[in-house]
Amino acid sequence: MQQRKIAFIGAGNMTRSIISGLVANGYPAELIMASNPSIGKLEALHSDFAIQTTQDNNLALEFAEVVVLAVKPQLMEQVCAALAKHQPLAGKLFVSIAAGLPTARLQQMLQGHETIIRTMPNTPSALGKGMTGLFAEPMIQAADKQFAGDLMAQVGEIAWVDKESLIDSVIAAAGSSPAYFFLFLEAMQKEAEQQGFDHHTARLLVQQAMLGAAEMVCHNPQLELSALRTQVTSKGGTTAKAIESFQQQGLEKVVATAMQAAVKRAEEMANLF
Ligand SMILES: NC(=O)C1=CN([C@@H]2O[C@H](COP(=O)(O)OP(=O)(O)OC[C@H]3O[C@@H](n4cnc5c(N)ncnc54)[C@H](OP(=O)(O)O)[C@@H]3O)[C@@H](O)[C@H]2O)C=CC1
Ligand SMILES: O=C(O)[C@@H]1CCC=N1
Repeated sequence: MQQRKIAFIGAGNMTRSIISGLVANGYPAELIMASNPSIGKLEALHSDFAIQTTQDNNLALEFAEVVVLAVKPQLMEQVCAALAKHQPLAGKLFVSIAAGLPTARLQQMLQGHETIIRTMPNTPSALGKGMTGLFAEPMIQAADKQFAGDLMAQVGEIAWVDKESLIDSVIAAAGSSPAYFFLFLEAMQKEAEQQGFDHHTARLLVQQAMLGAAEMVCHNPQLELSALRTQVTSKGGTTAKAIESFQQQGLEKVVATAMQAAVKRAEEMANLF
């Protein structure tokens, strides 16, 4: 990928994931800076990845050709206002990873600066298994789009969307969804414990089943998910009874309603912050 100076504003979980991917793929550490109010995360980033760090967002801005906005949505307005006040932003590419904040709102927060690309990654990025959706307004230059895509591709797969509202659907399907899977596994672990396993063994049983199932999905792209399910479901057997129970209790509707709730919250956040 092209090399540009990147500053991360906010050095939390997502920033750490992306930086670890960048450095692991050979991006020069001296071209990366992270800014954060508390020192602990910065010290860890410096010692683990030899990147530059600062507690001063303005210094990070001065350093950067690309600014990754990685603070919580509710802090974004104050952080952007301070950046825009500090120095002219012209010539810098901004990449936001924040949920719920549309490009138009980010442009407003950055006092009219237009060169902004929205992305929506997820926490498996920390293992290089992330999924990131990206959106750019038509006026964004191809080189900037290429850079933002390459940046997020360091930590997993990417998918561009051509309608900004679809970023909220990326949140529902990929940004938030690791938590759905964890919830499902928590419930399975709990029931396995009820049925007699200790906590550790119950976790091993469900996590290994999940890992194997996830790999089967990824290694068989030609097979529909329903076909993989059918392979497990012997006629008149145990799986059929469990699946029937899920279906009778409306699993599909439960999932659809939860994903719609995630989209709705993202839409609300656009007005709240
Ligand atoms: N977690 C997830 O699964 C995903 C999160 N996102 C988005 O990523 C963004 C970051 O989330 P995540 O990494 O999980 O959150 P974290 O809370 O881990 O990181 C946010 C960081 O911002 C720092 N911060 C607070 N105030 C400032 C400031 N004024 N200037 C600079 N940094 C500041 C915090 O520092 P301190 O701790 O010292 O206060 C913290 O380290 C959010 O906008 C979220 O919507 C997107 C996709 C997935
Ligand atoms: O829960 C959230 O708002 C963020 C965005 C996607 C995952 N975590």
